Amino acid sequence: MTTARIAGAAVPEARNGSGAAVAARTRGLRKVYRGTVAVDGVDLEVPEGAVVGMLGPNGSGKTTTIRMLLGLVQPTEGEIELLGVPMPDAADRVLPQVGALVEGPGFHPFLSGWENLQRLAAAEPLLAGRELDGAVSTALERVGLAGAARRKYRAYSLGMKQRLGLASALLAPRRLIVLDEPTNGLDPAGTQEVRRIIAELHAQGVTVLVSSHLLAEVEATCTHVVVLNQGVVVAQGALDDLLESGSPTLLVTTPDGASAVDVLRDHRIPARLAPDGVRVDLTTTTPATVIETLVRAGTRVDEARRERAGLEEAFARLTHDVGELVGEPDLEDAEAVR
Ligand SMILES: Nc1ncnc2c1ncn2[C@@H]1O[C@H](COP(=O)(O)OP(=O)(O)OP(=O)(O)O)[C@@H](O)[C@H]1O
Repeated sequence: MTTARIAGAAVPEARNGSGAAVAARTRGLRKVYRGTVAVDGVDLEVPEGAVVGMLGPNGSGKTTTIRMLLGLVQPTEGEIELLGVPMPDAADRVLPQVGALVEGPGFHPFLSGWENLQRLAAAEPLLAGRELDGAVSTALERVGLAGAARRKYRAYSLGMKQRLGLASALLAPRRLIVLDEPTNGLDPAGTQEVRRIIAELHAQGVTVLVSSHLLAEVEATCTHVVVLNQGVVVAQGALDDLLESGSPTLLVTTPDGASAVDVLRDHRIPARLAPDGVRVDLTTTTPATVIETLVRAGTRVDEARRERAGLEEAFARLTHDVGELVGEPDLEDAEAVR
């Protein structure tokens, strides 16, 4: 184990089996609430420097997993390691380097946004007294709340409350930022800002774990994904690998889509008419065969473009029927969940 020194604090640097540094890891994490299994044997790995999107349908265990990682919920079983340190041991040493936005951050309704952040900043072990005002101003500016800093928290809209929560996560220098549904309640401009903040954090080398319902957001901002379904991890790894695991298609642009589909089906090539052309499943054929088949049959082909499956398709495939799963396949095994 090596030691990394960040923001003046010495913390160990964890590594996974392949030698890559890991910011957060769980083993066999399980949470049962009075008979409801919320999280069931989760082995999570958040690579250092990655932006990891945690996806899953409602009730799949995202919030419970995040809360357990942060020490806000006691696991029923399992182990957690944060920034190389087993939790809850040394939580005092590690948690100051972890910024979090979770539901109900507990702001005081009768204090202003500025005053609320001041109180939180004063409790940050990594901030010296003379740094507090600067840290509060910077955090408020970063989330676009500088203009409303003196207004009472209770007068904030849902989106402004969400922004203040994000500002509190950004108050001090962090190695890991954990955001549970950060775009909840935000308008499109706010969503864009969250995307920009995540990109900034990533550029600074900060690891980000973010849960979201917005697949397009995850596709645009994340380097890695974890997909949960019914408390179980059904896929995790690099976003590109997940997208590659879907069935590739060829989009053929032709003036006569209906007859192109007939020709391909006659040759046992799965194809369907789409608004932008004919979509051909390449699982059992190649682009060259598709084009040759169409041209030989006299069908004009204006353009043929290979497409990879989008995150929406991958998500639907992975969360479709977890009942068929045996164990927790990683991305290489993603076909097993089809
Ligand atoms: N405090 C609690 N007491 C009892 N059951 C709970 C509690 N918190 C969560 N659960 C249950 O655990 C399961 C997982 O919930 P969790 O909130 O972790 O899912 P989620 O993926 O974050 O959902 P969502 O996307 O809707 O926020 C659900 O069945 C939920 O009802």
